[in-house]
Amino acid sequence: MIKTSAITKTVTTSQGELSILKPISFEVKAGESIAIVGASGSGKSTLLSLLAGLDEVSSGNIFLDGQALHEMNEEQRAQLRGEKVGFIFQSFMLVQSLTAIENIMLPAEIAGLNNAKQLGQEILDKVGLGHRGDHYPNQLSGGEQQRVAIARAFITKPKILFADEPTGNLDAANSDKIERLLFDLNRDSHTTLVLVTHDNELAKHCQRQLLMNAGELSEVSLSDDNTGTTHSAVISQSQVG
Ligand SMILES: Nc1ncnc2c1ncn2[C@@H]1O[C@H](COP(=O)(O)OP(=O)(O)OP(=O)(O)O)[C@@H](O)[C@H]1O
Repeated sequence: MIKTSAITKTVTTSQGELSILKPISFEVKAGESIAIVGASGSGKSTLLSLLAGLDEVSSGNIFLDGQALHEMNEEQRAQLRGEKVGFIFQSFMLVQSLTAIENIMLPAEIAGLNNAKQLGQEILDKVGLGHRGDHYPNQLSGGEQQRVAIARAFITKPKILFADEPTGNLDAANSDKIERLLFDLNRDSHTTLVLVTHDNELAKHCQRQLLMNAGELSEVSLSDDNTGTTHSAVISQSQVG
């Protein structure tokens, strides 16, 4: 489903070349749920953007559902994203000139679904904002905007859902609600989940945890009590794939 081989990301800054990701190789099976955890600034969001085809690798290969993402141009990546990928951004990225329901309907309309409005209302109800559909993003709180962004990513039941801190702005009750929705989607639609999160509870519900540390990725071996404190195989540095 997702296979990377020695992917790196380097950016040019005023101080010179900055290596954000060391060579990273790993695989995610179809239908798996993965949490990427690690300190702020370690490279989690950068990795997620590369996997979702929102950014280009500096070197290495990424195959998404068997398709060579690293060989595609932006237009081809956008098409692949539209067909298979849902993305929940840390900063929501809602279209400010559209209402909540219009934001949510957008991917369904692009995908050509003719019942976008009905689907949009159903998913808005599920995230607890059924009565706020005609509100614009600037009329919603941070947590409400996050739930709209989540609903937008859910509407097409994507094959792969990437989420950057999906519960980052939510209170405990809403975090629970979103966690249930994420894992319902994973179970019912067989959607692969790749979540970047500082939320321990959410990470513990995932089948696997990967730890990002200064641009290197390692697999967390989950102990019986699921505390995930030991690190097993190092999967950076081209050892896999
Ligand atoms: N375009 C860029 N130019 C310069 N530095 C960058 C760029 N993109 C990312 N970085 C740096 O790369 C590092 C990793 O960033 P990234 O956003 O991936 O971290 P993160 O683990 O997701 O952090 P957080 O948990 O705080 O969201 C950071 O030090 C960031 O400042």
